[in-house]
Order: sequence, then structure tokens, then C-alpha cells
Amino acid sequence: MKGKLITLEGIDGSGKSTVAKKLQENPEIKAFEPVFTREPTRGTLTGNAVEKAIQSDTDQLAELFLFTADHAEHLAKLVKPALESGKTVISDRYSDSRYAYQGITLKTRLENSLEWVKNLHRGWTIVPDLTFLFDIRPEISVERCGRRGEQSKFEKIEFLRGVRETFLRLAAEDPERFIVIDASLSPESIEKEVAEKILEFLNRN
Ligand SMILES: Nc1ncnc2c1ncn2[C@@H]1O[C@H](COP(=O)(O)OP(=O)(O)OP(=O)(O)O)[C@@H](O)[C@H]1O
Ligand SMILES: Cc1cn([C@H]2C[C@H](O)[C@@H](COP(=O)(O)O)O2)c(=O)[nH]c1=O
Repeated sequence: MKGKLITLEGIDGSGKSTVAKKLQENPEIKAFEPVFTREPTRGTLTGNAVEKAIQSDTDQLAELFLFTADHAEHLAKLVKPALESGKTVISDRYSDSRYAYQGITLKTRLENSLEWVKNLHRGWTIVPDLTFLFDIRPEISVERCGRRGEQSKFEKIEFLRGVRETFLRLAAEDPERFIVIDASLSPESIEKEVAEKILEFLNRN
């Protein structure tokens, strides 16, 4: 694998997509010609299935497998080929979203659900080289989501508290890969910090 994989993670409304959009317009980042992508994927068979699952009362285990199928498709069709051809890939959500969200949705059904979901990915996923965790209190992010207009079934403060804690745990377990960002700051200062750290990383590697 020659290219570098960078991921943006965090709870709903933490500002990942806003920053991803700004990064796409940043001339210094553009110079590296990164491939911008996201999970769930858009416009694919698996992405469409995930979208329907999110909008309905789908069984949580079935949902895990749909998200994971979408990840497999994303890897095979976009991420792996791009990395193999030496490109930088920047993904808005990736496997850590599954660990954090499905780790919580399945916590009463599976013993050690977080490890279970992580194990499901072992041997075939590609671990990111750098992950930004957009950390924010769910009270703030849910309010932002409300202002955005749409509401997904995951946008509940209590649920997102657990997801946030899981993300922070993942970051604490892998400090070499994760950079935790204070996502309550302004979009401009977050974009500046993320862009600087990406450029530092890409120039170093
Ligand atoms: N730093 C910020 N300060 C205040 N508002 C913000 C900030 N970043 C984003 N927003 C606003 O919050 C809302 C959610 O932002 P955004 O869609 O970027 O979040 P997200 O992390 O991609 O969410 P999701 O994962 O749920 O799609 C949007 O209305 C956006 O304009
Ligand atoms: C990849 C992934 C996502 N989710 C959740 C997180 C969000 O609530 C929705 C959709 O994501 P978006 O960024 O708001 O479009 O799905 C999840 O539970 N598990 C995953 O693996």
C-alpha cells in the first residue's frame, strides 16, 4: 500500500463534513490530489441499503452487517485501488464509526460488543494511517443537527454520549493514529488545525 489513508470521525453533527468540504477547497491540500470519499457510500447498492436501514427500524445486527458490507465495497472499489496507485485518501467516516456506533447499538446483545465489531473487520480492512476525532458534547452536536433540518435515529443525546465515550476510548488506545480535535470551536479554526496536521503528516511520510 503506497498511498496514505486519513479518516475523519466523530458523533453526528460534530462538523466532519463541513471540514471535509473546506479541505477540498484548500490549495495546499489540493496539491496532493487527494481522493475525498465517505462512509456510508453514496449511490451504491450497499450505500442505498444502509440509507434505508438508517431510516427504518432495522435490526441492529442486520444494520452492522449492512454497514460492514458497505465498507467492504468501499474498500474494494475505491479505497484499495486509490492507495495502491499511491493516492492519498481522505474519508468522512470509516471503520471507527462502526466500532463506536454499533459497539453501542449492540452492547446489550453481544458480550464485549466493541471487540466483537472490531474482530469482524480483522484480516481484511485497511487501518487508517491518521484519524481525526472531532470531539464534541452531544448536547451541542444534536442542537446543530436540529438546525441542519434532518434528524436521523442516531441523533439522540444519551446514545451519542456512549458513542462519544467509545470514540475517546479508541483514541486513547491508539494515540499514534488519532488526533483529537475540539469540535466546539469555529469551523475556520478547526479547518486550519486539521489542514496543518494533514500537511505536516503528508510532508513527513
Ligand atoms: N464548528 C462549527 N461550529 C458551528 N456549527 C458548525 C460547525 N461545524 C459544522 N457546523 C454546522 O453543524 C451542522 C452539522 O455539521 P456537519 O454536517 O459538518 O457535521 P457532520 O459531523 O458531518 O454530521 P453527520 O455525521 O451527522 O453528517 C451543519 O449545519 C453545520 O453547518
Ligand atoms: C459509517 C457508519 C455510520 N453510522 C451512522 C452515523 C450517522 O448517524 C449515520 C450516517 O452517517 P452520516 O455521516 O450522518 O451520513 O450512520 C453508523 O452507525 N455506523 C457506521 O459504520
